Amino acid sequence: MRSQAAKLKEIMKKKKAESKVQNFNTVSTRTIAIASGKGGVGKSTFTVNFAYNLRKLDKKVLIIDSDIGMANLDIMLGVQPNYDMGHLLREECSLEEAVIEGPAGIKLLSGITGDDSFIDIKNEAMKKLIELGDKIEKNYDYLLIDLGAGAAKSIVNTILAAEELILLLTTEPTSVMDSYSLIKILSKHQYKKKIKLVINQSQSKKDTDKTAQRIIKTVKNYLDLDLTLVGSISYDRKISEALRKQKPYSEIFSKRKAAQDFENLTRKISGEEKEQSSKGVKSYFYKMVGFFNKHVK
Ligand SMILES: Nc1ncnc2c1ncn2[C@@H]1O[C@H](COP(=O)(O)OP(=O)(O)OP(=O)(O)O)[C@@H](O)[C@H]1O
Repeated sequence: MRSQAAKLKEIMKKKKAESKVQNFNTVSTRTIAIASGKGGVGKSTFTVNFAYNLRKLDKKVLIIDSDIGMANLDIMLGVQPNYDMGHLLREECSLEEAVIEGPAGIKLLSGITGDDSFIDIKNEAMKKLIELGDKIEKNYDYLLIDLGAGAAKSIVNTILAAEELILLLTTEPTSVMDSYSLIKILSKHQYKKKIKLVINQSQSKKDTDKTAQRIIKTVKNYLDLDLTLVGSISYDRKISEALRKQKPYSEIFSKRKAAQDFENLTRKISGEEKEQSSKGVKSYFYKMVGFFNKHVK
């Protein structure tokens, strides 16, 4: 009898072959991981407001909250999920039940919570993961994955699997150092893609530019990787107020400077759509399945 891993490999091969015959002229789902070396720099704030501004551009957006143990997007969006991806993979709920709708039609799927979740994923669930990829591909323009801070294996694997990476940092030296450490780990895994840099909580253009140029140069010289500064988001204490109100800051403080920053960043990132390769979300799920598969062997 063939092993489950062999069967799974066959399913993945078949799915890949099927996807090759599809018309790739259409733009597929962009899969963007949102990471930071250090915690508390504003990943979730960025994710929510980026998603909100994408919705204003009429893009269909699904966020996966992968900040294991510290998931807080539901609070920020003022929604209460009853299920997470673990329930979905164990067939304890449907995709429709697991995905909940937040403000402006932003959709949220809570990631698997708990440290041992990787170990629990068996081959059947992997098949489900690929099916989930298919469904997401059909229904969304953007898949945003809000990661935890640091460089844990699950975080690195997710970044390696996603098509794009937005790295958030502040001008604080600890944030810059931790970002550099994360990029160094990625480079050890032969990561070659361009990394989009966003400087958050910016208080002066001079400091922001200096920080950006320094890390871009260091990463180029020592790790031979390309960081591109997409832009910065101004510091605004109203961001905390929006958090307390459980509403996207860009929705309730739309006239403020940082809201304009979010809008500009979103336009810039979404403007790159045509440059994107068309592998989309399926490639992300194939790779994630590959990582899980290695883990359970
Ligand atoms: N541009 C900003 N101006 C002022 N405060 C901000 C800004 N961005 C984020 N904050 C505040 O910083 C704090 C951390 O933000 P957030 O929770 O988004 O960070 P995070 O990187 O997702 O954190 P964690 O690593 O814990 O997941 C929050 O109190 C938030 O209101």
